[in-house]
Amino acid sequence: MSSLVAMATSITSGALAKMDAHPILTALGSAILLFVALVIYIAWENATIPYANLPGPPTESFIWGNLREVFESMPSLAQRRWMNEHGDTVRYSMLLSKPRLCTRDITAMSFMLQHDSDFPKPYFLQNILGKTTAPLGLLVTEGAVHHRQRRVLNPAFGPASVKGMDPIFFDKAYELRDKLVSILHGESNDVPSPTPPAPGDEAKGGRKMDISKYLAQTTLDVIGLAGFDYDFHALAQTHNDLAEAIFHLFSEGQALTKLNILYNFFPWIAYFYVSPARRTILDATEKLKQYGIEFVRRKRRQIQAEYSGQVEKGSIVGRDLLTLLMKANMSSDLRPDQKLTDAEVVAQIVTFILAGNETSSTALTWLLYRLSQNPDIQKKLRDELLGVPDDRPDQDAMNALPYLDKVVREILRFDGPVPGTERCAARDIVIPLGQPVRGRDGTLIDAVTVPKGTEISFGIMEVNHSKDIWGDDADRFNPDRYDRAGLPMKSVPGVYGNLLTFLGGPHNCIGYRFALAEIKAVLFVLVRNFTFDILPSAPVIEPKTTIVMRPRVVGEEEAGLQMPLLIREYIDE
Ligand code: HEM
Repeated sequence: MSSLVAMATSITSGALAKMDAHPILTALGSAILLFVALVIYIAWENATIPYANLPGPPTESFIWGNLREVFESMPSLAQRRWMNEHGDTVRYSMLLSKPRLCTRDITAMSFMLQHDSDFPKPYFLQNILGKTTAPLGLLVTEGAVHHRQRRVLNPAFGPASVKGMDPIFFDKAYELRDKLVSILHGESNDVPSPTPPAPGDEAKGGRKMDISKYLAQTTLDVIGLAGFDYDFHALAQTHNDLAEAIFHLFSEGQALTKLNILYNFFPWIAYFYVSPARRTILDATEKLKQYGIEFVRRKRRQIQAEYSGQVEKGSIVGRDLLTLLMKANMSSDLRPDQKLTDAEVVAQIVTFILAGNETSSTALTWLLYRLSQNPDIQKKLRDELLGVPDDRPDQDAMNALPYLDKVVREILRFDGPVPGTERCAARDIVIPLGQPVRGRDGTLIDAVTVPKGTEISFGIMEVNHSKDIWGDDADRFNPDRYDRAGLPMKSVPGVYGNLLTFLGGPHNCIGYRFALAEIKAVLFVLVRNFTFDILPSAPVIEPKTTIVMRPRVVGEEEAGLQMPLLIREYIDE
């Protein structure tokens, strides 16, 4: 077919040339012909793909497919609408009407996660993640390289190593507490929110604060210390270059704009035009890379000094992720071809800073918002946490707190920071469906044949909000749902708590234990020391998808991503 189209185009352009047409007319004629040929080719491709019969919305526009609805909806809501209407696995159109599958079918997802070499990330996602983190980072690599990297990295994220990070989680959580207290007491010149409070917003000693900013500073400091034994001092400073670079990288840099989509489909555009948003990404990642190179140099010197006996064992080398990774990498158990190169180690540093900072702070941000909306849940949680005699309980003690566990689990279900991900068929393959769907011709489809190159969206948020799994109140924030017998009603192929939040399979989130411990420690300190309320002016908060799902205020889009809350010190009466 493609050769037929090419032949038709060349014959007609030849005819135009023979007619001795004006060069501009010739060019215009060729462009129109090319466009027509493209439309015919795409229509033919769409009609003949083996999953053409899958249900889904009609394509709205040849150029933008169904992307307008995706743009205009809140994260994953368009996909949710289509799946509610047509079934758990649907087909819709992307740029130039390119068909894409979208599924929340857990049998299909489980199959793809387990056969990860047949379903790598698609090129455009690798390109975004590679630009945002690093091409050699764990988030981007696949197959044997990914397997080798994961083998060296896994122990650093094991339970024992994460338990050793408690002091860091608590030190930073208390530093955050002190910073918020100093703002409340008027002892800080930090500007606590990007827009001023409305009249009546700061009642009874409370202040309007964009809590997402402070949580992002906290988690950046945590990953610096826990990851590389380096304090970024983001909390200590009113202005921090790195924190701001990362913040912009995730806001403007990754926003779902038409230009960003074009960049991802046609990366060569970057050779002709680098948009300000793209410049933000490149500058921020370069800055992170420079940090990474310096961390590796410093750590190597420390480890060599310790190994050569120049310093006492354990006196300067910490138990941070980088130390554990570099020591594992130096182990004589590994053959040279099993080790990570220096460039790969630097790539993991950049990856951890980005993957491990934004996600946890976003989960905490939504959590404080939901607690503000649900004062009874906040009070119940505070009562449980105030009942703990210790100011710094260890992870075993924290995990034994049932309500804390349910609240954290529920936020990771309800507002999971990563709403979805993407995979791509590496070969022609049949994906089984647990939940058959009715095809466009009325027949029942219980397996989908996809050709090599088919892109598939994973509805992480959709699975976490599925009524079939979580019951009829799946769209309500309700930590007590976990008391119900028989929940979840279906088992989910996720690595944690029957949720897809951290994904499953060989590419599951390596940092999920780290994230859980960090979230719990920060929450423990904040809820014992402050109350969180919705502002009396009741700004409307909406989720905005970048790579993670961050909040912004409707009508204050110019102010960027933010979560303004009314914060007061908690005084036990
Ligand atoms: C609430 C917090 C977090 C959430 C919701 C989250 C979610 C995820 C998800 C969904 C993936 C799979 C992406 C894909 O394959 O498409 C992932 C992978 C990953 N995460 Fe997390 N993450 C969190 C925290 C962290 C932390 C704290 C770290 C590191 C300190 C981290 C490091 C990574 C890395 C390196 C990968 C790539 C793993 C691989 O492909 O082998 N994440 N995360």
